[in-house]
Amino acid sequence: MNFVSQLNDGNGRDVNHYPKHLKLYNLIVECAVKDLNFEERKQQIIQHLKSSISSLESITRAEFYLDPKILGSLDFELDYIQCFVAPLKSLKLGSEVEFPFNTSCISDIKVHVFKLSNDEPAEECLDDEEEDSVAATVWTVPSREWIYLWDSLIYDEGIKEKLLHYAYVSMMLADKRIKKDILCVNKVILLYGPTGSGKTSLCKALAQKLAIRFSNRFSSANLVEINSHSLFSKYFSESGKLVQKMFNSIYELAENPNSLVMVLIDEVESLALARKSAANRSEPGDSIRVVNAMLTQLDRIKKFPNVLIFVTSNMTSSIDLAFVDRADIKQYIGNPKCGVIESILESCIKELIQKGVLSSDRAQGESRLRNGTSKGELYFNDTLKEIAVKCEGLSGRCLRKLPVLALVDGCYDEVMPLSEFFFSLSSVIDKQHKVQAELGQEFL
Ligand SMILES: Nc1ncnc2c1ncn2[C@@H]1O[C@H](COP(=O)(O)OP(=O)(O)OP(=O)(O)O)[C@@H](O)[C@H]1O
Repeated sequence: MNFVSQLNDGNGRDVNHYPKHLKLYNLIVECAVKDLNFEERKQQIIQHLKSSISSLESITRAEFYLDPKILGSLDFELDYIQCFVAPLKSLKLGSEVEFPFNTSCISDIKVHVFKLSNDEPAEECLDDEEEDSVAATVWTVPSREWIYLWDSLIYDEGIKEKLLHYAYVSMMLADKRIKKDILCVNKVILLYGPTGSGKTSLCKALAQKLAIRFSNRFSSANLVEINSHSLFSKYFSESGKLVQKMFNSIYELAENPNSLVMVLIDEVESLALARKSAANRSEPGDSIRVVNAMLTQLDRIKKFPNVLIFVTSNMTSSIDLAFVDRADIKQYIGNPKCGVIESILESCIKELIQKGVLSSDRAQGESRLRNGTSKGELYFNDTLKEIAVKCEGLSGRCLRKLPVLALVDGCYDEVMPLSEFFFSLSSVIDKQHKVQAELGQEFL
């Protein structure tokens, strides 16, 4: 019996009696299965995965998709299985881990087994006759569409994990019915920062992760994305009622205690701006009614222990203070810095190479330098660094578009050589900065 299986005997574990020099880690396993009747077999699958993973000697990457073959014969159909190594008492996934990672350092294996939803998002309309009346989009999570979303978002170390941990802890406290008079947990997370920095995507990725990490607690999970703009009815006095109507459908979801409900209010400043401009015109009309109705409903809905609220804003100066006050966590999500830019561009280039759109001079069998790096790799790394410096000030959204523009500019109808691609990318970046300077904002 190896170290891990001893620790996972189901009797709880005390890490203190292990040698002090031994660094211990948690292994978090996310396993999507295809079986229809997986709920009945969940515990069996969890045990099977725990013992299969325990018997592995080492793990080769910090964050990885496990090859199901190394888990031996499985009597259930896998969609995918992904593992995360997290140092004990730290949120930094994989950062202190050396690879290949010896599984004898694992103190605990947490397995989350779930099924991916293939459902299309449902739209909640406020008015059957109005085209623009989609008030909310309801996603069933974890969704197949968002499998790669979490990994695709790259931020300075720790931001994603901090938010995930906060959301996890506040939901856990709410679930334990912690007294509100003693501990203040609002379950509202506010993300603010420039446009295109990935705030909306990050909320969706968090919803997906939470649905997975709470899959043992909640049998279903939804993300309700509210379209703030739709709440202003052309019939002034109607708007308060529209908000009420929309929240009624959220209550219906939240009334099921086994369902996790996450609500996303995107670009909340549109509500606040409306309230401010109405106040300036001394017109206590529709907009004030909408915001007040929204705040009242938010306060009611967050009392449900199974509800979590995300709010995003592009303009810090215009966020209604009432929303800011309600948020426990206010996280700035800015434009990426050099290291992150490199990672984002590298992920785009890798995808293009893998799909045969770009030729990889990087991997070509040129002579190797003393440190084992090939000249191709050295050229790739150095050029990427130079390009990343040029990209400072651009948003994540813009960065993910630049490679496409570079392909268009490059005018290649066949496989484009990497060197040509870099050349084209560099000139596209110059153009982008010029456009931004002219328009005073980002338009790509
Ligand atoms: N840090 C990042 N890492 C990787 N991709 C990013 C990053 N930031 C933005 N992106 C890309 O930009 C896209 C758009 O981001 P998103 O719409 O979530 O931004 P936003 O901040 O909500 O923008 P807006 O305020 O204009 O709605 C994302 O789908 C993602 O592909």
